Amino acid sequence: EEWKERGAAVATRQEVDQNGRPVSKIVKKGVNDFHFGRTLGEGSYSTVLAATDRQIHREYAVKVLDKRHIIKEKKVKYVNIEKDALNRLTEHPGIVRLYYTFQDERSLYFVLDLANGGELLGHLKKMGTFDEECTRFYGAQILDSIAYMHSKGIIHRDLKPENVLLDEQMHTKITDFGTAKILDIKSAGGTVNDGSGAGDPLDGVEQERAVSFVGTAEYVSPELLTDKNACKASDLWAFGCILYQLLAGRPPFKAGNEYQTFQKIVALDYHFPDGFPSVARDLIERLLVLDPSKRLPIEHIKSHPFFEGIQWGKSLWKQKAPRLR
Ligand SMILES: Nc1ncnc2c1ncn2[C@@H]1O[C@H](COP(=O)(O)OP(=O)(O)OP(=O)(O)O)[C@@H](O)[C@H]1O
Ligand SMILES: O=C(O)[C@@H]1CCC(=O)N(CCc2ccc(Cl)cc2)[C@H]1c1ccccc1Cl
Repeated sequence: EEWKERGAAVATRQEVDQNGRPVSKIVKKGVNDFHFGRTLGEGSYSTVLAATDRQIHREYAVKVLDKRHIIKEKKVKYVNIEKDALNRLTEHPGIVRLYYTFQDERSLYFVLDLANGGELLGHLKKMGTFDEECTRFYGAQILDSIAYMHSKGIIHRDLKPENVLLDEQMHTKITDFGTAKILDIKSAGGTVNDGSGAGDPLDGVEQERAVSFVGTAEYVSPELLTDKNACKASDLWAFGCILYQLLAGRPPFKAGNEYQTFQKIVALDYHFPDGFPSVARDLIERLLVLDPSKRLPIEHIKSHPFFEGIQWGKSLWKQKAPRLR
């Protein structure tokens, strides 16, 4: 009930103009426009609540950030990066959409798509491992979303099953863009330029490099550990780790502590369990490559035999998710 006492605030509604550039339309949305419900989860600096828009009776996930805590923990720039990244990623079903942001004296509010199917990590833990059909479907949805992010000049930098949420239809919604890298306009380009330099020779080079952030140990790419630079291909390394983990039930690089995990990554010290499907193994071996420019580019991943039968594009997001087995 305490949410009620907060005043309404000016909110910006994120839309894109006729040239596809994100524009913030000023709409009067505030705390009092929503009825807050159950807590969906807690982050280090946030609480995520289910909330219903009183006018249109639509349910959202509202991420509430405590200003004092963010300032104390020096996380203000992450708040701005999350907002700016999400404002550029408004046209893809596989990415949690940001509808409004508003604030009151104590908190910041992000009104987001509600993904109430939980985290992919939770489903994987429950199943142990996914079969090939499920891995193919979820891998394809995640890859399609990565391709879109990269085409908008966004590197996620912390892709992992925990950050892949599921919606009502058990389709994926990637979240957690606070640690993303937003490349400048020139590198974003319209085509899917995955920065591996597979396109024109200068692709990998002209890319602006990200600095000084390391993701989650098990999914960190070797280039982030050796020369502190992330590029779009760093997300493809994490994608390879996720595919491995869906089929094997554990990530490829995992040791007793973070330092030992890092040692395994830079030494490419991992093995496939007996019986690991060979077509998937071939794809993963072309993603878990130390040199980012030698990782399979997105368009080649899409045409790899492992994804045979996948209809890329809109139909991938219209079809029924396979029952988890
Ligand atoms: N759009 C959403 N729909 C449903 N649940 C969500 C949504 N966004 C986040 N959650 C859940 O709320 C919890 C907190 O998410 P949040 O992104 O605020 O923090 P986090 O990124 O998980 O934690 P940290 O900030 O420490 O990285 C998570 O368990 C997540 O599963
Ligand atoms: O960038 C914006 O859209 C506005 C601009 C005006 C404004 O004051 N804010 C909040 C800035 C801010 C960021 C972090 C803290 Cl801890 C406090 C204030 C921004 C904001 C409002 C609501 C939610 C997020 C943000 Cl960054």
